[in-house]
Amino acid sequence: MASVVPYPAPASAAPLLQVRGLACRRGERLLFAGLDLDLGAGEIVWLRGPNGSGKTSLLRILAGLATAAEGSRRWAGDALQRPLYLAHANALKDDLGAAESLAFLLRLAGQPADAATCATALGRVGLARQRDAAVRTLSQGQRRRVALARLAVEPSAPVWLLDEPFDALDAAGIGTLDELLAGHAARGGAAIVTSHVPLTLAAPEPITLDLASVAPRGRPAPAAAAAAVACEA
Ligand SMILES: Nc1ncnc2c1ncn2[C@@H]1O[C@H](COP(=O)(O)OP(=O)(O)OP(=O)(O)O)[C@@H](O)[C@H]1O
Repeated sequence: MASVVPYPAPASAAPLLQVRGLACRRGERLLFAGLDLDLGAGEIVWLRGPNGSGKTSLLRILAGLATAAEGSRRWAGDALQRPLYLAHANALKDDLGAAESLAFLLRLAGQPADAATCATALGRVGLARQRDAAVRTLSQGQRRRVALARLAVEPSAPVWLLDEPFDALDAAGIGTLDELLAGHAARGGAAIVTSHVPLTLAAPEPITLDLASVAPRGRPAPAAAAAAVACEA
């Protein structure tokens, strides 16, 4: 594994992410409510739950891309420490080459995007030979690897929010992603990872968060007018 550069430690002993009383409503349906979570440095959370239970919705709320019905989330550190969110869709441009498409994603996220960085990151996910190949010519697993190459670029965010990142990966790809997660945790980072199968990561041992356990029972959905979430840096 490459040299380990630690993330800046939060000023206090506060967790990297603190969630309190979070609720999510989609249309008339309350998906979950009363969700509390403390995500500490070095922790990897396996976010599980049945189809439609709200895993993607939760990650989008945490990433600031959707609004919670109730509750609060607080990040340690300043605004520059916002999470790295990898959506289930790869968001690659079919007509661009793999390296160009990765550079586009990195630029959007404010990460380094020069040619050498992209080449190194693609090599890390086993795509050194495909770096100039048009995205449309890549297999699903190779496209997934291009998107995941963002995780091999430093500096990165201390918290990763990964929506079904193992989809379409073969055993070698799963091993590489496990290594990236383990390295991230070893640097003091943390991640929330959705998956329909248990994570294979051996260390650190993933913490399971089952959305079925925070499904609302007999609670009415919060009114639309109450749709507000307190977000503190
Ligand atoms: N834009 C939307 N408008 C209305 N309802 C939506 C929208 N997006 C998702 N939903 C609903 O919210 C619920 C939760 O969806 P979400 O994608 O968060 O679940 P999930 O746990 O990630 O599911 P899966 O395991 O299938 O990926 C689903 O019932 C879905 O139909």
